[in-house]
Amino acid sequence: MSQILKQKIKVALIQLAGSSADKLANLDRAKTFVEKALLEQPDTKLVVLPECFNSPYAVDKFREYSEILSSESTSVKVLSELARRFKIYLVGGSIPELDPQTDKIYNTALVFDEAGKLIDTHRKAHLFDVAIPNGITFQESATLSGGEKSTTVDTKYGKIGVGICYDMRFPELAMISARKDAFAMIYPSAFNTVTGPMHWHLLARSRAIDNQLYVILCSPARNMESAYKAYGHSLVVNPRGDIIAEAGEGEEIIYAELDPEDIAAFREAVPVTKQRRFDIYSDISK
Ligand SMILES: O=C(O)CCC(=O)C(=O)O
Repeated sequence: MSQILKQKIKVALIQLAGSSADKLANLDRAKTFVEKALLEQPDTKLVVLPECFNSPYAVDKFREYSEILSSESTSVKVLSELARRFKIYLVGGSIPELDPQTDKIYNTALVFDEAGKLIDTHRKAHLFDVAIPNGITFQESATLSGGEKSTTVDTKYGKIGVGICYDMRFPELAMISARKDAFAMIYPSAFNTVTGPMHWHLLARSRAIDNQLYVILCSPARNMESAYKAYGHSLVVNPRGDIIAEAGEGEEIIYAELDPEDIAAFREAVPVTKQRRFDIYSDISK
């Protein structure tokens, strides 16, 4: 069996305290916590930050906090330096991105390699536009545009699929990455205290068992003073659908080991990856 994950690797998920209005302070906090993770568990190879970790998660703030991505942009510089310094792959959460060609704003995840190179970006494809009676109303599409691609990134350990938060509700992105042999789907996220209890664990476990790969959700810590109350509960689910690491609601770092044997063993035991009937699924790709 081909090994889609080439060796065991340790991941760290940084459940950072809710992003303040001070972008540089948020970046500094992210830096402190990445340093802490590598000090606590120096064999960590992959680090994940939450959605919109350096700006308020607010529709009317995305433009103000947005950056044009380049090697000189503030967040890229800080994240790239961290990845290079600790020789880690860093899924640097997401930040509001301004595309200077189109003047559109995106919610964009940044992926750095161990040399600090920005190797890929994922622009949130499905925008969080919901109106739940007596619950939560949010309309990202008021100021954001949706990305144009699914994202599967090559690393020296194998491939990872990347989505952002609401993207996890759409099984297609995970399925596309899984079919390209990704060993994990990684979603920087920020569910809330309404939809978190309803669906957070269920969605993570569903994407994991649909595709028999690891699913990694990294949330900000909950801040009841903030207008947007993040759910917390960052987690890692294994290919069998078991939660192997989970944070509480406060600021913390959680770690998990991803093991190629776990992927292989479960795929062998329940061989859905070999039993797909693509001959009868053509309808849904129309
Ligand atoms: O899908 C949900 O319930 C939450 C999604 C969300 O908070 C987001 O996309 O930022």
